[in-house]
Amino acid sequence: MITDSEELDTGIDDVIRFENVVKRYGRRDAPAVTDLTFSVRRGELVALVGPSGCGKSTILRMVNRLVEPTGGRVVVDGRDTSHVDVVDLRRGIGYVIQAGGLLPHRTIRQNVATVPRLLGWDASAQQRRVDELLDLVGLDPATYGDRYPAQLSGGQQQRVGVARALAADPPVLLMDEPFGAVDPVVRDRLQTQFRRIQTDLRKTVLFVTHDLDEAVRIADRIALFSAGGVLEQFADPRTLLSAPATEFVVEFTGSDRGLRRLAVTPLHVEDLAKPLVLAPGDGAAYAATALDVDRGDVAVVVSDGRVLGWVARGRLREAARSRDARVRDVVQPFTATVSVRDGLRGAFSALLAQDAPLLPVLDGDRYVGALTPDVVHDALRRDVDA
Ligand SMILES: Nc1ncnc2c1ncn2[C@@H]1O[C@H](COP(=O)(O)OP(=O)(O)OP(=O)(O)O)[C@@H](O)[C@H]1O
Repeated sequence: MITDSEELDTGIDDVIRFENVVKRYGRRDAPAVTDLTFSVRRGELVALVGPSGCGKSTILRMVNRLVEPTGGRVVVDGRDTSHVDVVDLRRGIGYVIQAGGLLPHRTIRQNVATVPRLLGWDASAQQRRVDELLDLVGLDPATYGDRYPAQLSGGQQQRVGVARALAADPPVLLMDEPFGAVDPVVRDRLQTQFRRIQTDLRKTVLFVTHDLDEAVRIADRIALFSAGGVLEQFADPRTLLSAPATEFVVEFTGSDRGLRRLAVTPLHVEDLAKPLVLAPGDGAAYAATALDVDRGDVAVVVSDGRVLGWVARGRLREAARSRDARVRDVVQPFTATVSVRDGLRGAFSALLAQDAPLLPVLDGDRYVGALTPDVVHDALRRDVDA
């Protein structure tokens, strides 16, 4: 154990800090990690991203001393880890690996209780904690608690792995490709679920992934590495995608950068299109003329602030041949709506999935404007220029 006098002065809220860290596995080997300096703030989720072999796992494993640095130092919670007893250090650090890393001959309950048992918790406290954690990760303790890992799906095992890492409530969580071994649909669900858990628990998380989209979805900041553990850029997802710092980042984030940015670009009411708004009782002839004056192809039909649907110029013109025709006779319902709180990605895919050339955007249930391909384009451009 170290004494208080050895406590190091950290940046105010840095929980994990790498200072000029170097790792060489063999004396003559090229460094797996080269002069790495970066830090993770309390409650932050940082994703370590980069191509295979660039040193991500090595970096992660230096935090809990599964790997020892060759040079520099790793500071956790103000303490140089090389001065801290390894058992003490690991007690405060949960570790999740691919495919859950569960012990095959122990039940789910026993797996989750591993650390509390080592810490000497009494049986009823262990039991309570296990139930609470299985609930947290969405597995019914009565159904799954007494099964063995092989009797669970890959995604379920993964969730047990997360529950086990959280069992002793460690302030820091290390996750090494935790969702790597499951199919994309399950992966998507696990990411969403983990993000929700993280919003509640606010652990300090270092998360290794080679999947940039996963990092963009779940990380507060992304550290992007090239071979030899060289840190190319450390930034929030939007900045990484809109202002890549090096040629390597440009290449790694690839030509899909624009699409990826959709996931992190918010909708702004002031950017929305304002097509002509008609009432259901408006006459078709009047509406057709108004649309001509507006130079639009479609209008949105709104009644008392609620969207009823849309009308296209062609249908209005046709309907206008009959003197009594009203807008309500030709209105077509939207098959989807978007909330102002949605990100552009969800909004854009909803736009692509329906027939209308625009999508109504709602604040609560009130219509506030429309999403069109031009709006998406302008929002992305603004993000680049910002
Ligand atoms: N125990 C070891 N002994 C020798 N070399 C090692 C050892 N572990 C890793 N390396 C080497 O260090 C480099 C970084 O490996 P590391 O596993 O940290 O990369 P990674 O980015 O996590 O890769 P991946 O995404 O493929 O898991 C690689 O060149 C690897 O071959």
